[in-house]
Amino acid sequence: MKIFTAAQIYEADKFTIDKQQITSDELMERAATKIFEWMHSRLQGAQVNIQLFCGIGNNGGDGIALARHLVEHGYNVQVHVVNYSEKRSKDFLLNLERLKDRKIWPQFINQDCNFPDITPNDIVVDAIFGIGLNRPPDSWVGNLIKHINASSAFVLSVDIPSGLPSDRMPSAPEHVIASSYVLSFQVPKLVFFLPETGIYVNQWEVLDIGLDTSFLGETDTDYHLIGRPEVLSMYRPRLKFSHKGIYGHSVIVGGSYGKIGAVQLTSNACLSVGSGLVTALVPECGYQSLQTAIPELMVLTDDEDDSLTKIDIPFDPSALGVGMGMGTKDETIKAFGAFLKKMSIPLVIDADGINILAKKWELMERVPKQSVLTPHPKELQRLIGEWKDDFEKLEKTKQFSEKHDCILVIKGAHTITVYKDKGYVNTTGNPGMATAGSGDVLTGMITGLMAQGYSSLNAAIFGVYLHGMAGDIGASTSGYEALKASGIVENIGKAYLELLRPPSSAENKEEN
Ligand SMILES: NC(=O)C1=CN([C@@H]2O[C@H](COP(=O)(O)OP(=O)(O)OC[C@H]3O[C@@H](n4cnc5c(N)ncnc54)[C@H](OP(=O)(O)O)[C@@H]3O)[C@@H](O)[C@H]2O)[C@@H](O)CC1
Ligand SMILES: Nc1ncnc2c1ncn2[C@@H]1O[C@H](COP(=O)(O)OP(=O)(O)O)[C@@H](O)[C@H]1O
Ligand SMILES: [K+]
Repeated sequence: MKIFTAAQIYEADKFTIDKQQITSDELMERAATKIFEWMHSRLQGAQVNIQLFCGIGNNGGDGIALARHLVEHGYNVQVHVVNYSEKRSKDFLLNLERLKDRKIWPQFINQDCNFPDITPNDIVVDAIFGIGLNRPPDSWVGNLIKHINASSAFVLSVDIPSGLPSDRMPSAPEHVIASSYVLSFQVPKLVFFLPETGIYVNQWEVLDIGLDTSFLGETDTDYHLIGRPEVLSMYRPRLKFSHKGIYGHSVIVGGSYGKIGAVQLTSNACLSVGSGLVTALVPECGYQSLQTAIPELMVLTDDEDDSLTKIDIPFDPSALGVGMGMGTKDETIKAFGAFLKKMSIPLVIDADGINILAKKWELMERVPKQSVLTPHPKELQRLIGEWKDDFEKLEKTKQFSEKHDCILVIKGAHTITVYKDKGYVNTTGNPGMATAGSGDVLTGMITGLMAQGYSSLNAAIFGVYLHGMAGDIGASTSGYEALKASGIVENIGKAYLELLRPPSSAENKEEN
């Protein structure tokens, strides 16, 4: 699914109005009706107290139109207009008149008013600001937002949490609605997925308001949300008359004394994702444990016992993952530099591989084009330097990718794979995966996919998705706390099955 900017959403709006020959008011009515249906199907007429806080623009207009539908269906509704500007939108005014025609009189909240009481049992509809927010709210509006947040009521945000800009950080975090649920029109917003701005969004859902599909299909976006349909189209089926040679020979390079487990996890994941053959290259101290733990694995060893000093591979691998548990000793750095000089196929570089590159910048020039780097935030910082916020982090990552023609996988709750000016936002995974070794598993999966012929970019996007899915399946039986990296590996097969399971008719409808 594409992630549009606010400017693109406004364009889609205009295009739809022209093409479908409807008025902007009709589009607002569609939006409000969709929210009403969402609420009505859940509340089924329950007599809860619903307090709607509506701004004076189109987001507020949505809220006012929603209030009319709720009243018409017998709900217990109080409407507050947050009067932050004299410049009311045409469709807001139209809907205000319609509400008054039904003898509903909203309460106007101005700078000097007392705020209404909100009990924890109320439902708050947040329609104060939408994607039109272009400056920090006045402090009294900010205080109203604080008042709503302090209420412990369930807060349903229309389109986006009020006070959260769609393309930058809020200037005062406490002046942003902490939503319980966001109903976003037609498309999700990038801010839902970034660590610094996603905290205002507990859960979200997209409501289809019938924006023109050809416009949505043809408009190019910088970010894509990666779900099942996107990943399924990348899947490379296993052929009946195939043999292990077709699925590639992966090599996993890493490990040091006390950190051989990292290589074990990576190699295991690489095998489980379907690499035809896997060989690990480790210091001598890793030989015994790897051979015992993974009978399917072939093992090459360095002459040195506890760290890598030479990276020689006596055959041409199809794919190569390097760096986990490798350490950054001088001899290892030297060996890594010499190895990079010989390599021409794209690599997957993780952990200490990245740390070495950050220490020895000149080595970056030797990294083969189309390699995949999988940094966690600290490693990313070593690569691209400090950033002031998540938006700058993404921009700097894009520049790095462009400059070095590599793919960067920014790991986190919503891992974002960046290639040049595009970002692919993952939707699977859970906090149980914040555990030692889960990144090593991801490296093995991406390497194993590249060995099977996936392009570097597809291997990264597909691997990140499948890794998160395996973690989700693991957590569904172990819970978050007990999930271990090896539990993610154990569920890679089930993740494939889940991906390839024919969707139910309800899912089919959602995905189309
Ligand atoms: N296709 C879709 O998705 C559809 C979208 N729809 C809905 O429209 C919403 C966008 O509506 P919107 O453009 O009227 O902007 P909104 O957010 O209501 O703000 C109102 C105005 O406030 C102003 N302003 C800004 N910041 C301010 C501040 N800090 N303090 C004070 N004032 C401030 C600024 O005007 P300015 O004063 O800058 O001229 C701004 O224009 C969208 O989120 C969705 O809910 C649906 O109706 C139909 C289909
Ligand atoms: N809160 C979270 N939600 C979803 N996935 C997470 C979360 N925290 C971590 N992960 C995933 O777990 C992995 C952690 O990688 P990393 O930090 O490199 O671990 P390690 O170095 O221990 O192997 C990444 O793929 C990341 O996306
Ligand atoms: K809102």
